[in-house]
Amino acid sequence: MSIELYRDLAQWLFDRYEEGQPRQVVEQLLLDQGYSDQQVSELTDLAYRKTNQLRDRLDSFDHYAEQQSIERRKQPFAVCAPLVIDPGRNTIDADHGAARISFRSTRPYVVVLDHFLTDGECDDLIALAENRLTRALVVDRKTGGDFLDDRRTSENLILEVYQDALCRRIEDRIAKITGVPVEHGESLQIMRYGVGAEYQPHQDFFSADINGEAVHFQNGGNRVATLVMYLNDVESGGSTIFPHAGLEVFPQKGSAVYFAYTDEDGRNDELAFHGGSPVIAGEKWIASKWLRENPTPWGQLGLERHGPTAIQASDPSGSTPVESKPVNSKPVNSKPVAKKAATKRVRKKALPKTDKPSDPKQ
Ligand SMILES: O=C(O)CCC(=O)C(=O)O
Ligand SMILES: [Fe+2]
Repeated sequence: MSIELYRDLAQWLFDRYEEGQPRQVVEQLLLDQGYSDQQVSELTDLAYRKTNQLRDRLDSFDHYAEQQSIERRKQPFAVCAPLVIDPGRNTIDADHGAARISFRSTRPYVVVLDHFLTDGECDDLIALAENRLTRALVVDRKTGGDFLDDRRTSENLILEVYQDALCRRIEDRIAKITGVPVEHGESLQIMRYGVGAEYQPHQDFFSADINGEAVHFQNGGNRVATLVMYLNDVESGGSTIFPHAGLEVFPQKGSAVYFAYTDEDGRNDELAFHGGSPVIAGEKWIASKWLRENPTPWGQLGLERHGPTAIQASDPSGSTPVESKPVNSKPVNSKPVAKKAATKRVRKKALPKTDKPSDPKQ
């Protein structure tokens, strides 16, 4: 054949044939598209005289596409922000002692860490936020702004990166344990859920297909991982749920759940769909941190205002000195504060392509 028969062309020819279009009409359409007389004759021959051959070509195209898709699905989902875990140990050393790994799953990539915070740190974070909480907001999928939504009924306070010694200590710890530099973080957020309050299942990453979410890429790219730290024991309810994976993590004072949802090829993991289930009795306090691909305005601002980080993010052993959509803390339309050479440990190849979150995201 004097022309490469690519899939769309083969399908187009076959569809015209199936519609019962006269050969001359199809010939004219092809000529109008700029095909030569010889090409038109070969193509229409295939459709009208060798239709079985055309069918076979389409079948092989379909088979190839199916194989490709199976291969893609088989590829391991390697998260771009895995924790720095020494395979020989059940603990991760940090400034406050050791956090203990009590659960780990690879898809979704979830790690539960006990003793991530000390009791005193939990109490201090609660004290910092008490009386200063306002109703938590979610991202408007159209505009990228924030609004009140019944799907997220907690109250929150958004802190500033490194705003005081407590935050600095915890943010440095997060950087050290996750391997994601402080600059890549959004601000810590303290949240309180009263009885009945919940955060219905959602994805934390932003979708490139949704205008109001894609606008947030300008603040350090997409989110790649989340750390939720539990600040108190909840009497009943208030678990963090991963409904697509059938996982449920129960709050325990000082423990944390880390989940990463972007792989090295920029895919987002739909299994990371998660939420905070309603509190049935008591109250639930958490501190959460969203981590991004690149330095964020919040991270950079914190370092500018409150001094540089001492964490060398490339130190996986953690033994030597280390450096780590609160949309309503605003920088959506602001420029990053300073261009610093961030030490990146977030491994990624491309901006995540996203699935379709149908969810209330903040
Ligand atoms: O409350 C929880 O357990 C989950 C919180 C959450 O989904 C988030 O902060 O992104
Ligand atoms: Fe979330």
